[in-house]
Formats: sequence, structure tokens, C-alpha cells
Amino acid sequence: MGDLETLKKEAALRAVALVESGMRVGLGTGSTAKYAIEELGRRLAAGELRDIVGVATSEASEALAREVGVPVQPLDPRPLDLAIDGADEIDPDLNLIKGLGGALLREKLTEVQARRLVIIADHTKLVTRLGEKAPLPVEITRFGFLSTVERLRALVPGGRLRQPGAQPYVTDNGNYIYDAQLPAAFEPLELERQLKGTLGVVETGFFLGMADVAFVATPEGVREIRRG
Ligand SMILES: O=C[C@H](O)[C@H](O)[C@H](O)COP(=O)(O)O
Repeated sequence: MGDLETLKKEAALRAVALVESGMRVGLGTGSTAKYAIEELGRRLAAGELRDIVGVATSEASEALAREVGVPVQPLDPRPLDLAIDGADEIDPDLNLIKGLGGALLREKLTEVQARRLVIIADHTKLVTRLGEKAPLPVEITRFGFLSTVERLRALVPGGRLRQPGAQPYVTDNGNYIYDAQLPAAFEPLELERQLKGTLGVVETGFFLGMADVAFVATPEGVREIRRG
């Protein structure tokens, strides 16, 4: 396992240690959340946990959860005790960019219902301002996407439709993603408001004021960052 993979797993184990029997747990998406789902499965199999219900934030996480023996139920209006997920960027106030793995809409729908959102990451995800390293993924409808991209370019000039091959990337919800390059200076809440008010935009990868704690693994150990 490469160094970063070891760190991601360390962060994931710290988060799963917070899970108690009987909890309803939001299952994140991505290469870090994968370790958390596997650890949940291991602890259930070992009898260290019981009666856990997972609510998955992507088809991939649902498939993994079933594979490792974590029971999964669809999202319903009941609160989740805890949600555990990775992030693409984490700023000093625990505001996040998420969605490079394309799961931002289901993640936000699920995690907004969590009593505690626990973020797990390696130290490369820490930034001093959002947009420093990663683009902001914006999920947009397929219908009229070229027009939506034009509107988004007028708002955030840098950016492009996510297109890994000949065809655009398609989310679990059948939508496309526009990856916006954020400017050096902007006000996240105001930009979120403008993006959400743009016709054709379904959701953005800004997770502002949602995370309660982050376990960030560094070569010197796991840092616990709490929202102030
Ligand atoms: O859509 C994907 C999610 O927001 C992930 O949580 C995020 O991309 C981080 O993924 P990873 O742990 O693979 O870096």
C-alpha cells in the first residue's frame, strides 16, 4: 500500500471508531470513504458492531457496502447518526470542496441529514482557501447543458465540462459535471448562492458549514480538526 493509501486508511479507522451499534450511518464515496466502508464491514463481521444501517451516497459505495456485509437502506427523512466521507479540499474553517468523484449531489442530500459529518482525508487535501488545488464540481442537467456551461462561464470564467473520453462524464443521477476553476478571491457563500441560482445547475460541490470534524492523516499522525 502506498504512503497516501496508508494515511487515508488511518483517517478512516479513526472515523469508524465513532460508530456505535444501532447507528444509521451515511456512507461516503471515493478512495478514502472506501476504507471506512470496509472497516465497518470488518467490525460487523467481527461482532464488534451490530444493527448498523448504511445509507450510501453512490451506486459504487452501495455495491461495496453490500459486498463487505454492511446492510444498506435508501435515504429517507429520518436523521442519520453519523456520516463519514472524504473531501477534495478542506479549508481551515472546515468548509469543503467535494465531488471530484462525481457523487456530490447524493453526498449533500445524505450528509445534510447527518447529526455529525465526519470528514476523512490525507494531508494533501488541506488548503488555505477553497479552489487552491481542485476545481469546484457543479452538477448540471444534461438537457441544455451547452447553454448552462455558457451561463457558468459567465459567472466563473475558468472551467469546463468534465469529459474523460469521447463523451461527457455522467453522474449516478444522469447529469453532467462542470468543473469550475475558482478565482483567487471570492466569497464562498455568495458564489454558492449565484451558482445555485443559475438555470440548469442542480447542485455544487461546496459543502459549507456542514462538516463537524475532520480526521486528516499526516506522516506525523492523524490531526483532528473541529469546526470552531
Ligand atoms: O464525489 C466524490 C466525493 O466527494 C469524494 O469524497 C471526494 O472526491 C474525495 O475522494 P477521495 O477520497 O478519493 O480523494
